[in-house]
Amino acid sequence: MIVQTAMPAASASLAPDLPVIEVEGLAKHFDMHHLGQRLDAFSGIGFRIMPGQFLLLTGHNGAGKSTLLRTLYRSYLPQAGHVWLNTAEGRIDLARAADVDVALLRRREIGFVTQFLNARPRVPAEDLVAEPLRLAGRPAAEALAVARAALAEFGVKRELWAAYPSTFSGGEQQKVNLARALILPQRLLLLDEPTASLDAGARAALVRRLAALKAQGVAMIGVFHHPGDVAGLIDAELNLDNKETSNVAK
Ligand SMILES: Nc1ncnc2c1ncn2[C@@H]1O[C@H](COP(=O)(O)OP(=O)(O)OP(=O)(O)O)[C@@H](O)[C@H]1O
Repeated sequence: MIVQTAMPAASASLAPDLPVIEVEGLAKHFDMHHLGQRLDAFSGIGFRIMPGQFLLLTGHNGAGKSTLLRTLYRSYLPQAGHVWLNTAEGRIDLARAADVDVALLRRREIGFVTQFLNARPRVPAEDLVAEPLRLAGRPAAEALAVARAALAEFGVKRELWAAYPSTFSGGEQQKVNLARALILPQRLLLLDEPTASLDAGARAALVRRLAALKAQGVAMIGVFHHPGDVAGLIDAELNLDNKETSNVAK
């Protein structure tokens, strides 16, 4: 059973025929000054994703998959191209947006899910998970109840809910991370190998949660070590080895 812990999707306010994201001619390289070299991570990337669509990124090790996700999240600035995002405030080019706008968009419109938890000293797991809801204005008691349901959904044992995640196992930390990252649906979700060290139960819970978000119109771009985990959700694949996008038959 999917525990309905989420607020309505941010994309509810967007016209369904507008793409969530349109990427044009995106290029990123790294200058390795100490070596006097330049490393091209990717160039000439273009695609568009509609509400509720799931794009799988594939390619060999070092093809640029994680770098592309980080560039879409604006952790990296691209050297060329556009990342048009249709938001509640209108169409914004993330490749050129001011840092302050990027910070706001990350709070309201774009989620980034990795396998790594940013555990903070003396912050219990349940508070860490509830925080995005509290910041979005949900009453504290309600946010806590939703956070506990999410922790249960991902299989974090009850004894750990009020404990500090810095002492948790790798898999337990990852489960707390997923519960937090997915508690507040955003218009666009970037997923960087979120299933890496999860047990079977948590992998299944994640897939159920992603399916529910997709049904609410959340667009997703993801890298998965085992794409079979999310096979039923994938609409298209972008292979960074040849930069070709192909639709996936259902
Ligand atoms: N901060 C950085 N500085 C310099 N080079 C970097 C940086 N980040 C990534 N790279 C390089 O960019 C290339 C793409 O890396 P990236 O991590 O995006 O690949 P990937 O497709 O995600 O690989 P994998 O499948 O192994 O996770 C690699 O050659 C990597 O060494």
